Amino acid sequence: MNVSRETQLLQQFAVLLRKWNPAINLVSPNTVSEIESRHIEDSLQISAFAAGASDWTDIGSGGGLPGLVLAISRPALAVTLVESDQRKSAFLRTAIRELGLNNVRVICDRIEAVDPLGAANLSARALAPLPLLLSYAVRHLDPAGTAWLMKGKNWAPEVEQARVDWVFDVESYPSKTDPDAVILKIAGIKHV
Ligand SMILES: C[S@@+](CC[C@H](N)C(=O)[O-])C[C@H]1O[C@@H](n2cnc3c(N)ncnc32)[C@H](O)[C@@H]1O
Repeated sequence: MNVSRETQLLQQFAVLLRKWNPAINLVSPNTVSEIESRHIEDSLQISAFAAGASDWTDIGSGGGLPGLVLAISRPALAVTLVESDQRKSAFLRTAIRELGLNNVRVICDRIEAVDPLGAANLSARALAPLPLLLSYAVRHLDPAGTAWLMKGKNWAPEVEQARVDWVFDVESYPSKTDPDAVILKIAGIKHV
C-alpha cells in the first residue's frame, strides 16, 4: 500500500505523543487511546481553512494540537508555535526534528510577552475563554488577519461575554469530531 507522506508523519507524531505523554501530560491521560480519532482528526479540521494561507501562528500549542498537525498537512505554510511550558516546547522541538519538518518554529514564552507577530492567521485549541483569547489574538494578528478558535459546548455564551469588551465578526463552523464543538472564524477584532 502506498501510504502518503502526511499519513506517515501523523502516525509518527502519534507515536511521539504516546512516548512523551506519561512524562509531560501533553494530552489528558484518559484520551491517549483516542489520539488519532480525537486529537489529530480534530486538529486536521483546521487544515481545510489554511488552503492558500502563507503564515500561521498557533498559540498555547501544548503537544502541537493543532499547530504541528497543520505544519505536517500544509508543508508550504510557515507555522509558528507559541508555548510557555519549557518541557512541552522541548517536546515540540524534538518532534519537529524527528519528523524532519522545516516549516515550523517554536517560541517558548508567554503569549502576552512575545513581541506582536503580525500573523495572517492564528489558531488556539483548549487554551482560554474567548474574551482572553481575543486579547491574545489582537496582539498577534495583523489587523486584516483571522483567528480560528476551536471551542467546546460553551461557545455561544462565550461569544456573548466577549461582546462586552470586544467588537468582532464571527462565523461558526460545526466540528466534525464533536457535535457540541465549533471552530470560530473571527476577524475585525477591536476593543470596545
Ligand atoms: C490545555 S493545553 C492545550 C494544548 C493544545 N492546544 C491542545 O489542544 O492539546 C494549554 C496549553 O497552553 C499553554 N499556555 C497556557 N497559557 C499560556 C500563555 N499565556 N502563554 C503561552 N502558553 C500558554 C499551556 O502551557 C498548555 O500547554
